[in-house]
Amino acid sequence: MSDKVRVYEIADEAGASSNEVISKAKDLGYDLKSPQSAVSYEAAEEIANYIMTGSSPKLKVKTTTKAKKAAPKKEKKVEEEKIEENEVVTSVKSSAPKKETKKEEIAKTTPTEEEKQTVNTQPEDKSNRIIPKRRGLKIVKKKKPSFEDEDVIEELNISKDSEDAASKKKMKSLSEILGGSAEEEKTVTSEAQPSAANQASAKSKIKKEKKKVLPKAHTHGTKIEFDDVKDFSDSDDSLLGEEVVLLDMDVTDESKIFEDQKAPTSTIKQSRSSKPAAFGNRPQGLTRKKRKKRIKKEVEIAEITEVIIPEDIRVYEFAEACGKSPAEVITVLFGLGMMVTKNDFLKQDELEILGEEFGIEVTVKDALEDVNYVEDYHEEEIDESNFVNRPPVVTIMGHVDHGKTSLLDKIRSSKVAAAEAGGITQHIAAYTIKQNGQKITFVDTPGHAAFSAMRARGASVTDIIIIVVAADDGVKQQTEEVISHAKAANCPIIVAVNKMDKESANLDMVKAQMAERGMTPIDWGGDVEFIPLSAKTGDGIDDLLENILLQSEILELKADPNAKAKATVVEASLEKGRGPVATVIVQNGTLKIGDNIVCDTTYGRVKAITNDLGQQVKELGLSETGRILGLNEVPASGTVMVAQETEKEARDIATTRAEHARAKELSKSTKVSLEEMSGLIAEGKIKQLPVIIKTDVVGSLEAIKGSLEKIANEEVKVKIVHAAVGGITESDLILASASEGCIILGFNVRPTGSVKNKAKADGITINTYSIIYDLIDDIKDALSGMMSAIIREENTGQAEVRDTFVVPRVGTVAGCLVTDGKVIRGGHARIIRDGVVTYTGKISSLKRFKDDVKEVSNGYECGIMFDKFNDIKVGDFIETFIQIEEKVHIDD
Ligand SMILES: Nc1nc2c(ncn2[C@@H]2O[C@H](COP(=O)(O)OP(=O)(O)OP(=O)(O)O)[C@@H](O)[C@H]2O)c(=O)[nH]1
Repeated sequence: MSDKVRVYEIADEAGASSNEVISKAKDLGYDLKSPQSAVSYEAAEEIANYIMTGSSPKLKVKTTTKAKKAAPKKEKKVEEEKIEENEVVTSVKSSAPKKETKKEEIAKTTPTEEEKQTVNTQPEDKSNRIIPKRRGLKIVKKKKPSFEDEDVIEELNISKDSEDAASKKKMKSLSEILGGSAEEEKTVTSEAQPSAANQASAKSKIKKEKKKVLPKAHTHGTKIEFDDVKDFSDSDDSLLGEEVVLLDMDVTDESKIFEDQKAPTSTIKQSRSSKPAAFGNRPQGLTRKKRKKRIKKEVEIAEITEVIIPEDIRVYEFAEACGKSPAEVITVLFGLGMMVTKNDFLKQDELEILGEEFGIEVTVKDALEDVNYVEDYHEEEIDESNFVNRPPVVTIMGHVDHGKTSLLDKIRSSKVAAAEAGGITQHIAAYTIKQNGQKITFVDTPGHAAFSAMRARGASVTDIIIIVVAADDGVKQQTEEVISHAKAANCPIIVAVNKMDKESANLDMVKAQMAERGMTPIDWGGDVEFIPLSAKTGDGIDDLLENILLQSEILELKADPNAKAKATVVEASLEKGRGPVATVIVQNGTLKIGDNIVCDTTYGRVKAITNDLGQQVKELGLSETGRILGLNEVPASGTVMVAQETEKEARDIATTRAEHARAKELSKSTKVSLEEMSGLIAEGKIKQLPVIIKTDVVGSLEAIKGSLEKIANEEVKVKIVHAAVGGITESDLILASASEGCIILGFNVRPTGSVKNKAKADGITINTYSIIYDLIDDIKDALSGMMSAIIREENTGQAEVRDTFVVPRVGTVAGCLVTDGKVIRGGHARIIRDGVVTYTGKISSLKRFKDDVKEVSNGYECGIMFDKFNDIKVGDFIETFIQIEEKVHIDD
């Protein structure tokens, strides 16, 4: 360890050049030759201070103290240095480079009031004249007591004022003065204790003096003074027991000081990397760690340029995949008016937006890929060598009352032998007939909307579409809709012009109207077959069937009867004692009893099959229809049923799909748009009518659900608590009672005796219907009742205040003349002053002369008093009005 400070170090500390230091040192009487020349610590301090402040107490006192100068007692190791008389030789540590701003700060800093005071309160100690206070240098490390040091200290004391001479005898080593513990050192530094009787030696005073005059301009300098002693002791090169010269500089620089003690040549960088913890430099360590983390994260973000995600992905899952936080994802969507929570599923458009926003290429992978049993079926089962012709599947659509049902019934009754048709009067969703030995399957869809809904689910069960148009009525609104749906289905269309038996029948009119809509008859040069017929008489029906077979030939409908079965559900219901029953049309293969089947979210084993004639059969062939028993739940119409190798396979697919569907449904119910949200907020809360819907068949359930959802407006809406196929059960009642004001709507289902009684006892309303429109109308009425009535104001008349009279203990009476309409009592009234409404309240008294009256007509005078209001002035107008409540009804 060096006891000297070199010129370049002083230069560094003082922010000057080495030459400047040499020249300034010369002024002070130090003869320094090169930047490598060294001086004692005290001298260094003096020089630095002189450079920074431009003055030196030494220069001022030089003449007075000259006589007292003691000759240097001992030369130190460095020969070239000429130690000045009153220098204390201490170990001086190298100074770290200062920043420019810091230098300026130091240069500008003047001693604080406290410092000045401290100096003044030590009049007996003139050490500050000898050892000028030096900004930026603090002695915080104790030097090990040594003989050499004692000598030096003694020398110092000798050289000091004669006033100190008395205390000279008491002087001990520097370490003794400062005490052995860091705690004592701390006390010395933090608070001057000049009166410390026990150790009030001159040496301690000198030491204290030095401490006191230290500038406190920099918090860094003070912060680490002794709090860090513990850390030092923990470090390898514990500095306890040694004298430390701590430069007043920032934390980084401190580390250098101590590092330099160990390895004087090491750089700041080295010291940081080699021993950051030795100086308790935790903040630095943390910063670096943080920085490291950030860099790591940035790298990760930079790496994610594309993600492959499942189709149904929740916000937090997407965020995770993209290396973002859910909040970031939510914020982006929120900014675009989409309100999502972190558990919501993201829609396709939302994913696109997010991908663009984050600069990530988002590839959507089908989440149901592994359980896409329909696709798997098509990939595996196609074996064209087994293909045979299959019967066509025909759907009949048309405007209401144009004879759709009549036609279906007529075809069925005329083509199915009465003996065979056990339950022919029974409604059946699909049936197969034979025409000239060839089979044709007809499907009865609840309407064209249901037909499209089925298609939307991927069920393209229909091969040919028949549009029924009544010859006497022509093309109607629903006919037009049917044309659109039929065209969208991209199937051949045959127009059945019905009711040709009627006198008013006009085939050409129908043809013309249809041609106008792009359905040009073949005999008119188009490509659409028009078959005139009568569902009543049966005329033309054979023509229609022949035509269907012709079309079917053109279509070359083929399938493999030996393949695993694939069928489409056209109708499904829950039947008492039988469980879920699904009416299906076989599209490929043969569906047999015992087949393990999966049907979207439902699965099971075929227990029994009933054909369209109500007969028990063992299997259903190509394009045949029948009712299947054995599914665990009621499937939705339009879903595809596929036979699987094992029951487990079927179950696994169905349960996975069911879980997925449930999660998606949940997500949907929690998702609201921003507009909806703000609407809800503005309104306080939307009024809801909770309902439970129970129907006989899936088709009507969907139709009712769809209709009810549509009749919502900004104030009221239907909340479907539960909707299912099947009778009204006790569990429905429990569900209804859990939701306030919930009503149960039954369509073609009725509660049994016990359920009815329980509902009555529990006060739960059960409404049953057999006509959908009645149900919808009832709900509309119920919702209308929930809507707030509109309050309309109707002015009755105005009166001008001509005079006012103050009646003690009663109030102000306005003497008025009715100028318009009639002024009434009991309604509301407003006072209009200079055209502005100043008060609205109630009239407490209306008098004509002395009589109380109910109303006063135009042109008459009257006295008006307001209820608890007296600020009426001449010239005011009093207007009376009534409020009329008007009920609101939901429009169709
Ligand atoms: N004269 C005559 N009447 C017919 C014919 N076809 C149907 N009708 C009558 O027209 C009315 C409506 O027949 P539906 O078969 O119920 O008509 P739809 O299109 O099925 O009606 P929705 O089921 O309500 O859509 C019934 O009164 C039938 O008797 C026909 O060819 N000639």
